[in-house]
Amino acid sequence: KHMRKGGAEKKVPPGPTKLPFIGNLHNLGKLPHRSLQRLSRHHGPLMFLQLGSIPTLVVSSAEMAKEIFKNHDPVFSGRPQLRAANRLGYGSAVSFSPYGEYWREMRRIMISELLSPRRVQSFEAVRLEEVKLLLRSIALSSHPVDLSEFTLSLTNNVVCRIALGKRDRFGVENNTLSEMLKETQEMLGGFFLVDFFPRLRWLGKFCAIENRLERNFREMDKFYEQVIKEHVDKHERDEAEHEHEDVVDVLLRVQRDPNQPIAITDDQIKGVLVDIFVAGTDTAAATMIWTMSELIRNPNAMKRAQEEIRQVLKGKEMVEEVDLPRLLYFKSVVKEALRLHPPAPLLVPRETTEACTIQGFEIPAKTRVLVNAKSIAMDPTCWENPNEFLPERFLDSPIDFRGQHFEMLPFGVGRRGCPGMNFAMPLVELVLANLLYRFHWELPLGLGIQDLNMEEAIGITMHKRDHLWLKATPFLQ
Ligand code: HEM
Repeated sequence: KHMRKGGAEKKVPPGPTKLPFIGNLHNLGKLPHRSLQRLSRHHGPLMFLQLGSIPTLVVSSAEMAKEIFKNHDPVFSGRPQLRAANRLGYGSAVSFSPYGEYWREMRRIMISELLSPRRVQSFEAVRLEEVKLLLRSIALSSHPVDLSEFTLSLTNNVVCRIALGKRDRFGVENNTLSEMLKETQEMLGGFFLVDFFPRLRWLGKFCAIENRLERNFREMDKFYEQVIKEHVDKHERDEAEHEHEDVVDVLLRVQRDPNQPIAITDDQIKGVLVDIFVAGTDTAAATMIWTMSELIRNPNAMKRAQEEIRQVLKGKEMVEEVDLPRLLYFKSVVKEALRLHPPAPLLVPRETTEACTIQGFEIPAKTRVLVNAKSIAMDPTCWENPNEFLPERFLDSPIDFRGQHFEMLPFGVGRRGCPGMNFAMPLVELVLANLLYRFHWELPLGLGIQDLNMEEAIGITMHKRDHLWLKATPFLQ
């Protein structure tokens, strides 16, 4: 546990015993955020592991997260270059880029051009239309509905329309975009030897998963090529309207603009599309499903949220975004679901850009850093009854999910924190508020609350493992 640096001996943080060669890889288990949460109870909120040959720091308390991100944010703002992320993101996705000039410029363009309040607002009609379609399909089904499927297809359609200008009814070689994206998500959560044993790069080439990765890359690339070509053609025919630009229109406009500090390539445009699809669809859908599941398990919270919405809406046909700020209890419900079920429980891996000392421990340069958002939000020193779903706790608390309060970090923190929060939340809240306003929800006949399985699925986004099937009965307005 001792490292030599500049002559002085400094300790790395404590951690479990390593095995030869694999280090602590065997400690990760099926759901790494769970295994790491258990381990950190023994070894503390600053824990050091070796995953394969990669030194890895795990941060598991609000206090440690604060110490690190208040005082050393730039040092902890690197991202490791992982195999699937690098390939599928063209080495150009903002989320996976190393800390540096390219990341800074692209993130700035993304925030000012794609995720600005004005732009988000301009897509309200798209969100509303898709929610209406969802409400209609639910109303038409007399059987229980697969809400997991419905919400995922809704977020896919919204993101598709905003990014590409059309709904998800297309793809390549008979695969729809959502099918291809499902494979992308699996690849990003998959195990690639080279990510843990960089020296065995040559061996990785023989792994079956490499073929799957290449296949998914080629399909997605064909798709992006097609999309870019359609947009270029549209521009040349002069049919692009500035008012209704989609993400690809905007990026092509920035690409043509000689005053931009960096010249954007087509691959970089594709990288940003990967960012938006990967970061923006599953996470939002997972938040909706965890919230509905918790409400089914907590009938009092369900009743209170529905009563509030009905009282505020006073018989309006549906909830619109202007109504959301008045739904205080409802907003606390969503916050509480994000606390207990952060859709990216280990955020997106970070990497230290240089060596640094935290609370007397030496953290070497190029250490991989996992921030356990799930442990942090269940830290008993910050939260009373941390395992219980209690939306009331937020009613008179300033704690929010925006990255300013270290007690919960579902969108991450600091300069690498999620830039899509204000894009995601209006959609998540609009969908949920309308589901609650328009329908009475219950488990399919014969099932009780104890039958609702809350287990988590494996993957980079923490979905509920079993789909949520619910019976919806329309309320008469
Ligand atoms: C409920 C929905 C969402 C959740 C819970 C979520 C969560 C996160 C988290 C935890 C991170 C890592 C932050 C860190 O390392 O500190 C992240 C990064 C990111 N998210 Fe989101 N996100 C959501 C929606 C979106 C949407 C809709 C977009 C874009 C349209 C988006 C774009 C990004 C990007 C580009 C990054 C990488 C930022 C960087 O590395 O500089 N996210 N998100």
